[in-house]
Amino acid sequence: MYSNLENSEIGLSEREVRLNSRKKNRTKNKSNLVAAIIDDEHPECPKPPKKKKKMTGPLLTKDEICISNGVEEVDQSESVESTKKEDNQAVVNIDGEYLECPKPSKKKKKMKGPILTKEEICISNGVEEEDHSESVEPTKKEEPPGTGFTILEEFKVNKNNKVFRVLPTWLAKPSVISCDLSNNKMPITGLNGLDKFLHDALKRNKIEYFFPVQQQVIPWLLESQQQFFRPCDMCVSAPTGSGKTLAFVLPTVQALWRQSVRRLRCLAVLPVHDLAVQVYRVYLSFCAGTNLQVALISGQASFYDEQQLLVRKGKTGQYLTKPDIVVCTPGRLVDHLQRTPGFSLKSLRFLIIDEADRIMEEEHNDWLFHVEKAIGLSSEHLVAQKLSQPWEKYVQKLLFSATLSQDPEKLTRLGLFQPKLFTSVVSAEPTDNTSQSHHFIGKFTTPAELTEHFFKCPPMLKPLAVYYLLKKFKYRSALCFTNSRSATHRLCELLKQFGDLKVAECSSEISKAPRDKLLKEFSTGKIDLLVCTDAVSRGMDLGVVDCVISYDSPKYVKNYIHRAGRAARAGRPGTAITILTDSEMHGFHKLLGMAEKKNVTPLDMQVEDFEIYEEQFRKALEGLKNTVKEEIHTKIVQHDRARQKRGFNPRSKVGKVVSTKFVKRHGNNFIKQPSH
Ligand SMILES: Nc1ncnc2c1ncn2[C@@H]1O[C@H](COP(=O)(O)OP(=O)(O)OP(=O)(O)O)[C@@H](O)[C@H]1O
Repeated sequence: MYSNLENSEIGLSEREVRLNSRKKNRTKNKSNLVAAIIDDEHPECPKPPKKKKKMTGPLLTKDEICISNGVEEVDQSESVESTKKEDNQAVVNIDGEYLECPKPSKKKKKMKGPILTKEEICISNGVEEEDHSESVEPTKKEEPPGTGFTILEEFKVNKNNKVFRVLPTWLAKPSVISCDLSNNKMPITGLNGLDKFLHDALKRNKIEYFFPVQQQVIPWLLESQQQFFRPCDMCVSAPTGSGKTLAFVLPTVQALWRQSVRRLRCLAVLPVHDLAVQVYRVYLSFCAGTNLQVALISGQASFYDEQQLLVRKGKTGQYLTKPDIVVCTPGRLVDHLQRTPGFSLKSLRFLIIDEADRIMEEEHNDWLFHVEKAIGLSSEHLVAQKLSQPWEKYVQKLLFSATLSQDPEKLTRLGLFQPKLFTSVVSAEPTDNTSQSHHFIGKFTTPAELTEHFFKCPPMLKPLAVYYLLKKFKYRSALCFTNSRSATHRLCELLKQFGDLKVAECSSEISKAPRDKLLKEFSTGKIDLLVCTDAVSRGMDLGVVDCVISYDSPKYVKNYIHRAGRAARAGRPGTAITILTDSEMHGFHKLLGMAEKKNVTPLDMQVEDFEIYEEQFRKALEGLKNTVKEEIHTKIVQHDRARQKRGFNPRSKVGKVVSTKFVKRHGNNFIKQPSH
């Protein structure tokens, strides 16, 4: 009535008034429909008009009805055709007008609409994605109001319990090795099974006691060789300088020396030439007085010379193996397997992988694959071998490192046979009382005799800090690690300028022969300080080292462990000091956290203490400038000569441009201050 009055006032015709009122109703109903979509669980149903209107427009499709009831997705192909009123079904026309509102029924009624699939029901219940890790249990039937569909089952979602990582038994129950070398000694006469000539060799090398790793590993290996069945493989993770080399050299020599057959039966693989030389020397020393032949193939000699060491031709023309034991680097080994005729691993009994984590990380030329292929580790071979000579033909893999991965996934790649783990990385207390299983606390351990410190220092004063440390603590034999070859060179040149230290540098830039000479000089005490890169950090046994200084913070935790491990070897005391700038502090402590090391303490020293050497430092810096100039000049001359040899004129325009570029590149690198 009022609307009629209003409309008549503005002068509308009766037909226009009717249309307007219909429009208003439509908007009202649409807003109710939106409310219903927003609130999925409690669809707000618009109040039905008092009078039932006869439906004029086409019916809504099924999915439109579902949307109004909170169901977001349904099969588009199906439509609701029924014009009948259902108790639980909203009847709506195309304009969204509700012709009848559904009332929630108390009684369960037989479903008349199409049955929803499980997915559709899940969606309507708010479960958007099916989680496979969760179990779904059906519960009692329920019919949500206004759906128009009878839901047969409702789903209850139960969360599964958290899955904990379980280590394989051999990793969970290792044999524990003590890190304390000085308090866990055993006289060499106390270990049975070693022949007299080995005892003599030990005495010759001034070894009277066995260290913990040797006490455990040597008897286990000797025993494993006595068994009739296939010997188990072995993994050893023991601190740096704890005597791992002797732990594999003694039992392998003992196992091989009695048999006069000349075949390659032991292969020791090391990541780099320097380490291979070291192990080769130990084998030579302990094979003295036996018929055993040892060969080194690490790329130091020419390929032809190495071939002569490995094989010879017999009278009948067939190839014969010369050495019983070969110490090698992985790359060179693969070269010989592929290119040296007659070089065979078919008689191999021991495959020793020293610094195993490093070798496995680098995977030189997929060397293990080639070795296994050459050994013939396929299953048919194994069966054939077992039938012919049951115990002798199996290859026993022996892995050693101070930072051996105890990640089962990495270790499985090595195809170990029933491995036995010896490690020093375990907690004091077993995880449960019933079993002997150990909980791994940190990744790596350092020798008990090692004292570890860090020292905060401004970058420009770092070289002075190195000099001060040597003077204050009177270290006669120290190693100083940097992170790059150029930093090694700069620091070495600067420290030489102080004039009262015997300083030398060692990095991969120095070729093999001079490097061997240099390391020998350092081991015999002819050099006070050896500035070096991480090329010397792993496995190198450099005699008595009082202190290891990390001039640059180590990049990885393994670097830190191996650097520090050049000191405090064989039960001797030693110190490791890391010099840190403000910006390096955080990263370094993060590394220590990863290794769960809590024994690295700040060094009790002040930067102000360096003042006494300030004048000397200034002079050294001046001296460095002149050295740099001379070096750049020498480099340019060398470069020009090399160009001349190749037929270029160094004085030509092109030559000058190249020379300038060369100076920029090398000169700038060199002139940079020794600290960062
Ligand atoms: N029982 C022993 N008594 C005295 N010295 C020993 C004994 N065993 C080994 N050594 C000496 O200890 C030093 C370190 O030994 P080795 O190089 O085998 O250590 P490592 O455990 O392999 O260390 P890294 O992990 O750094 O390679 C060597 O100089 C070695 O001669």
